[in-house]
Amino acid sequence: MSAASEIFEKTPGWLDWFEGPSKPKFTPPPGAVDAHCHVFGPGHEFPFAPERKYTPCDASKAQLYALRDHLGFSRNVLVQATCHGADNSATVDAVMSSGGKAKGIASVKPSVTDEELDYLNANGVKGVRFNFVKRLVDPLPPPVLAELVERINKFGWHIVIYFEAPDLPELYDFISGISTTVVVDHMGRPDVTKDVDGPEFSLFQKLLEENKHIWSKVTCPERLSKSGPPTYDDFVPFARRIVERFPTRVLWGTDWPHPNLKSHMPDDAWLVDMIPRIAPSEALQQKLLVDNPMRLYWPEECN
Ligand SMILES: O=C(O)/C=C(\CC(=O)C(=O)O)C(=O)O
Repeated sequence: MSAASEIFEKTPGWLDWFEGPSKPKFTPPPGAVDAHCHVFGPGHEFPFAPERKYTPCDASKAQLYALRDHLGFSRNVLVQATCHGADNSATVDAVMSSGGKAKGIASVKPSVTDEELDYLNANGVKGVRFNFVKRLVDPLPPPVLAELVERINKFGWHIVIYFEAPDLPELYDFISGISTTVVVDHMGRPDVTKDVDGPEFSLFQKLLEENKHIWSKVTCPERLSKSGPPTYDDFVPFARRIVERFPTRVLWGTDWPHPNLKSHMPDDAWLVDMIPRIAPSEALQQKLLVDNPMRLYWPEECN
C-alpha cells in the first residue's frame, strides 16, 4: 500500500469534531479572523507523520471553511498540528485553496532548507511554531530554535509558541529573548482553578508586560476549563484579564477540530458565544477579532 492511500486508525478514545454546530448568538464584526485552527489530512491524501503522538480523525479544508462561514467568520489562520510533523503539505494546500482568506503557521526541522522556507513564504506561511508540550513532541533545545529564528527573520515571520504553565519559569528568558514577534498559544495553558492573581498567572502577565513583542491567544476554554461546557465559567477571568490588559496583542480562535480532548467535544457556537464575555466591549472585540490578526497576518491590507 502506498503512503498516499494508507488507512489510519484513530487513537483509541478519540473524540471527533462536532457535526452540525448551532448558530452562535454573538455576531462577530465584519472581517473576523479565526486565528487558531487546524486541518487534519484527510489521511489518504496527506498522510499523518510517522513520528506523531496521536492519530486524529480527518478534518478537511472544506469542512473548516464551511465552519468559518457558518460561525460568521471571514478568515482563518491554520496552525500546523504535530500529527503532521514537519510536513506542512496539508496546511499549505488549505491556505493555497482559500482564495487569500487563510494564512499558515508551519512546523520545520532544523534541517529545513532555504528553498523550503522560500516555498512556505511564497505560499501564505507567516511563521513557525515551537512546541514545548512533551505529550505532543520531543521539544528541540532553545539554542537550536534560536538559530531557526535567525533564519526566518528575513521573511518578517513570527513565532507561535506552545507550552504549559509549569514550564514558563524555565522558558521565560528564552521567550523574552526571541528577536521577533511571539504569539503564545492558549495563554500558556494556565490552571484556571487557580487564582487569576496567583503566582502562576502573574508570571504570564509579567511576561507580556515586560515584552511588548509577545502576544497571546485567548483560546481553548474547552481545553482549559474544569467547570466545563457550555459556559466554561472558570476560563473567563483569565482570558478577560489578558484581553483587557493587552488589547492590541491578543488573538482569538476556535482551535477546531479540537485535537486530544478527553471529556467532551464542544459545539463551536459555544466558543463563539464566549467572546463577549472575554472581550466585553465592541472596541475590544474589533481589536481581538479583526485589527490584531489583520495587522499580524495581512499587514498589506492595513494602512
Ligand atoms: O490544538 C491545539 O492547539 C492543541 C493541541 C494539539 C496541538 O497543538 C498539536 O497537535 O500540534 C493539544 O493540546 O493537544
